[in-house]
Amino acid sequence: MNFKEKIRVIPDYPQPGIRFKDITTLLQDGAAYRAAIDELKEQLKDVEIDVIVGPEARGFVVGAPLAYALGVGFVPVRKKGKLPGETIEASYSLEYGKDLLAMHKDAIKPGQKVLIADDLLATGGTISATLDLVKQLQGVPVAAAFLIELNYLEGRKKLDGLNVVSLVQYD
Ligand SMILES: O=P(O)(O)OC[C@H]1O[C@H](OP(=O)(O)OP(=O)(O)O)[C@H](O)[C@@H]1O
Ligand SMILES: Nc1ncnc2[nH]cnc12
Repeated sequence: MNFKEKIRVIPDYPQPGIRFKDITTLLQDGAAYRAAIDELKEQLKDVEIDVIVGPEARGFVVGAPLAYALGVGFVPVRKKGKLPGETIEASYSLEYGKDLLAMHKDAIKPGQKVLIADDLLATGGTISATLDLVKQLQGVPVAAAFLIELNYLEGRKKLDGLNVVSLVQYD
């Protein structure tokens, strides 16, 4: 399946100069959505995974169905103030903003093998903060999976050699 043709690119959103990669056009196509999750599963078939961690909001749309397909748990990472239990936090900046991410303190057990999933890797700020949260709880990051990678922002370089899988790349 050609996933790139299912993704709509919107110029100058949310700020002038940003070419926004809109995955809603892929998600609304049931066959494409299923094929994308199946393809990530296939590309990760040799990776041992205990749990998937995904950042709000678009990370849920990739991480949760992948967790279901692999039969592993899903841990949500949320923007500060949204989780009801005791949390740990990490700060991050992204292509167009800055914020704090949080995860429940008891969400990962030390030594668990963690896959991080999100819709898109841009500067790598969100995933670096997510990795920081995983490491604070002594989880072991084994790979990161994305629908989209923006090569020109070099987010992969921030992930120090972590196994990165992405379905569609933009140069
Ligand atoms: O690699 P980065 O530079 O960190 O950028 C990528 C992140 O930015 C977007 O999320 P956003 O913070 O816009 O939130 P949303 O998922 O709630 O829309 C996207 O879903 C990734 O999580
Ligand atoms: N260019 C982009 N398109 C969609 N989501 C993004 N998140 C960060 N940069 C983005």
